[in-house]
Amino acid sequence: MREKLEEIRKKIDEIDNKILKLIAERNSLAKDVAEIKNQLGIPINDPDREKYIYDRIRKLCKEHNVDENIGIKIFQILIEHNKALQRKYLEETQNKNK
Ligand SMILES: C=C(O[C@@H]1C=C(C(=O)O)C=C[C@H]1O)C(=O)O
Repeated sequence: MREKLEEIRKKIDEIDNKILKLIAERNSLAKDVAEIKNQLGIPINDPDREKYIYDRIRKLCKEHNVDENIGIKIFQILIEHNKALQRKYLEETQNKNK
């Protein structure tokens, strides 16, 4: 029985690896988004886009039988972090240009 637990934990670890890689990939796009927004002169925060994402996440949670509250909380963290990364990138870029 202990062996079965270890086998399941190994599967969880493998899934966690994939999740982290996807988070890293998602975060890596913040720089590109920030650059384009800076060139367009538009704000980092885009409530309409966020509403679209949250509506989509709610739908995906239903489709995949995932608690919507969990799904939304996870994407709130990802989105807020992405905006922080954009702000950080823009600040660093502006400091370099001074
Ligand atoms: C990445 C963007 O910037 C912000 C971050 C978002 C995200 O992490 O998905 C979505 C909307 C914006 O508030 C974007 O505008 O697409």
